[in-house]
Amino acid sequence: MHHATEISETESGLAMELLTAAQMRAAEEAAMSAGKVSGLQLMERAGRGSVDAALSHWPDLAEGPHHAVVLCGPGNNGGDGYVVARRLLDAGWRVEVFGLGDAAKASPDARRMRALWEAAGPVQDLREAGQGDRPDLLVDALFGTGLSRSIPQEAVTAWHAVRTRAGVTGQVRCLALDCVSGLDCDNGQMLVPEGADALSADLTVTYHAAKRGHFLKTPPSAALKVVDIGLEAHPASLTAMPRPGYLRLLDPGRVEARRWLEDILPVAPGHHKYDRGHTLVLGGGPGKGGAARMAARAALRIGAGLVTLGVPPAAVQENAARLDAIMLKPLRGAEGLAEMLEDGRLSAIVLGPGLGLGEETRQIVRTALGANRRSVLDADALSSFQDDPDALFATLHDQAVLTPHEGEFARLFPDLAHGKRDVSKVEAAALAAERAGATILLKGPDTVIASPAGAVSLNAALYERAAPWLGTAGAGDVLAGMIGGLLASGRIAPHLAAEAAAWLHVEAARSFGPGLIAEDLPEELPKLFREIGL
Ligand SMILES: NC(=O)C1=CN([C@@H]2O[C@H](COP(=O)(O)OP(=O)(O)OC[C@H]3O[C@@H](n4cnc5c(N)ncnc54)[C@H](O)[C@@H]3O)[C@@H](O)[C@H]2O)[C@@H](O)CC1
Ligand SMILES: Nc1ncnc2c1ncn2[C@@H]1O[C@H](COP(=O)(O)OP(=O)(O)O)[C@@H](O)[C@H]1O
Ligand SMILES: [K+]
Repeated sequence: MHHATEISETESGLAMELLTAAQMRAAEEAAMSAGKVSGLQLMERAGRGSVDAALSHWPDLAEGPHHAVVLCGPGNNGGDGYVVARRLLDAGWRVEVFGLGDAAKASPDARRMRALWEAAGPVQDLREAGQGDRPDLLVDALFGTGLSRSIPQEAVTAWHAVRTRAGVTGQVRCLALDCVSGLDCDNGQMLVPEGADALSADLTVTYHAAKRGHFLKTPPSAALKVVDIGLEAHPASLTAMPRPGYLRLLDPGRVEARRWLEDILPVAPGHHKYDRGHTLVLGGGPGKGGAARMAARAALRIGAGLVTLGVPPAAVQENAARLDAIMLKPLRGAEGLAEMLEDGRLSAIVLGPGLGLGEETRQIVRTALGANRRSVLDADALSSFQDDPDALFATLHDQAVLTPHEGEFARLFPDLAHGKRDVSKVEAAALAAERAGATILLKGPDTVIASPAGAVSLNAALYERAAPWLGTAGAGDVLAGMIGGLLASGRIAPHLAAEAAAWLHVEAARSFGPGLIAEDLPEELPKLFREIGL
């Protein structure tokens, strides 16, 4: 049985891996060379699965025969398109097919699928695609994972011409096979001719596993479904580190999330507060304490047994007026921190939010890292090293997590920064983690977590998990606190703590909904935990 799976509904208890185009080809080739399946069978399953997924996504299209236009490219993606065309015709639809490129150069599988279609209907010239009345469904089978450069202008023109065909039937639903044509499946860039409007889709149906490009940058498709075509999967538990070389997508269903978090969260019968750990959050001077207070609150809510806020003596009074369960200590610079860290029960440190830029912060960071504590470095703790990132890297260790947004990342890793790199965000974070010798969590709707040993994960607030209201002042401070709260128990690797915190951060935002401000995030956690069944 091959059926469409809406990935947000995964309840298999397993983490999903996002593939590169090369990894997808390798999975296909492994199955074919083992004699388990032929390329033609895979293409038939892909086409059939696409039709089933589209009709379940748009139930009104399943109610009766409609009208489709299918645009087929020169490769195997086009081959999938011919299968879709044939199956819709079998279901009684009116189907027009337009082809791009030299049919004789197509793969044997794609040629065979084209021939099967041609037994029933013609393949028309792509330049004619604008003629005719408006279809209910436009199928983009122009280019898939084999795209190596910008798609041709004639493909762009034809797609837009079909979308804007005259007619009274209303909306044209756009279905992309495997990916929106032009999408670089490895890095999420849209490769279209200069000045051309990129293609888009209402639904993308992809095969076997989602590809990296589906989740990086702003997706050109509103929805994504993954169809099983019978290739071997590599299930892995979220409580183990991700496989090096693969990109783990954090998207467990509710059942799996409960099992995962039961192992990750530091709460168990018989534990007392010191088993859960003690997180120290460092705060700034008078009037600068909000960010650290929110981080401290988040650390406590996510499960640290104790949280202490350390602030300069001048800021004690105002913080005392704002704190209850969180303890407060005056802290005199790096020397004061060193004294405080003589207490071995302080098991994790969060530093950066509201801390201030400059030499004093650099000294505090060096002291914290030198004391070999699990540490989260955010905001000013990162930006203070912008003139000499190597000085920071020299003191970092594998128990540290850095949580830069794109701007802070650019200050520490200018050569890997957005816009200056032809590497993807995934590669940039992985290279940065290797250079820093610490875990890097690079923020955004597509948050990438990378660790020095090669583990890379993606927490995507995209598609059904979109939470644009999370981009609000202080949300990052809360995330740093959440990671620091999870690190305190010492039970899990920094990478796994960063994963769980990032996932919960987005789930808390989704649970709260629009109108969210940063203070709401920690307060939403108890409700979220209850909903997950913890
Ligand atoms: N890998 C797999 O396991 C499976 C792949 N299938 C389909 O096969 C697709 C990949 O097929 P292909 O590797 O043939 O690649 P595509 O069909 O994505 O396109 C590659 C073809 O277009 C040409 N081309 C690439 N960039 C171009 C450009 N900018 N302008 C003009 N021509 C260009 C290439 O020379 C090649 O002929 C997948 O996306 C998927 O739709 C499915 O049939 C099912 C299984
Ligand atoms: N459009 C978005 N969708 C989902 N999450 C977002 C979006 N924009 C920002 N975020 C998240 O919000 C947080 C913002 O953090 P940051 O940039 O450090 O802000 P601040 O310094 O104000 O706390 C990050 O966790 C980031 O991933
Ligand atoms: K496509």
